[in-house]
Amino acid sequence: MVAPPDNDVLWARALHYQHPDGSPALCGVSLGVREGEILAVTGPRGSGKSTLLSCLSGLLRPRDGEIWFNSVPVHTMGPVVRERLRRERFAWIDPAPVLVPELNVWENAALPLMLRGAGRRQAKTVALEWLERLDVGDCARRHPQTLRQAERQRVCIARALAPAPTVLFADEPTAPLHHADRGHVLRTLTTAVRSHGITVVLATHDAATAALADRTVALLDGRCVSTVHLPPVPEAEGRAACSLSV
Ligand SMILES: Nc1ncnc2c1ncn2[C@@H]1O[C@H](COP(=O)(O)OP(=O)(O)OP(=O)(O)O)[C@@H](O)[C@H]1O
Repeated sequence: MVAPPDNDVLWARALHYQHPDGSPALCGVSLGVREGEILAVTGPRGSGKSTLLSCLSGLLRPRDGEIWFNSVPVHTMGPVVRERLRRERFAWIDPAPVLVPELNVWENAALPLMLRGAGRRQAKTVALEWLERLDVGDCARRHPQTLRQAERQRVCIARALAPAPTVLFADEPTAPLHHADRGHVLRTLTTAVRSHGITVVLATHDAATAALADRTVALLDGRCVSTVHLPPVPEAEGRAACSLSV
């Protein structure tokens, strides 16, 4: 095994993953994610973005290859240790909002904090702060089924940010939002992660979303294709990049 570079929070080498029905999803993907950066994983539908995030976060175990988190091998961990890693150090935003229907909004947002051992009062205070930032503070006592889809997604984003994870995996996080809402939610998300030093791996096929990232890795048919960086655009919050297949 080759040790990963010191400044990479996440480092993957030669990842191969095949779905149980035999569909190939990753065919030798290697990448590094530096501390505090927002890395966009782009590519057309079916290119392997979600599968890559699932492998990097320990949700799926690759058939071959290595994944290291802060110089600790994830690919050799058993399911219980990977589960603990995901709960304590990672957060995840899905393209569709999934909340616990029995809990109200602030309880949903506070849940990961309480699972990490925070007291109910402290977790509630932090959750309410994040709900306010995401403009759903006034929904705190309602139940998810009474919210609009876009509001539920904002709650999911607050829930992911509240525990200040080391790495946030965001799979098309603004997919259920109207175009007008997307810019605001993405700016809130990027401002929050930058101010808290949270590393983000963001799957998207939207060029405007990818432009908020520091760096872009493009996938095609489960393989990385080369990435060309553009010079920084002053008015953009991140640095744009475009990708060329070679
Ligand atoms: N549960 C599954 N079972 C079988 N094949 C799957 C499954 N999930 C994804 N695949 C296949 O694996 C490949 C990669 O899919 P993946 O969802 O990772 O791509 P993606 O780039 O995230 O696509 P999208 O943007 O549509 O989410 C595709 O060929 C897809 O059809």
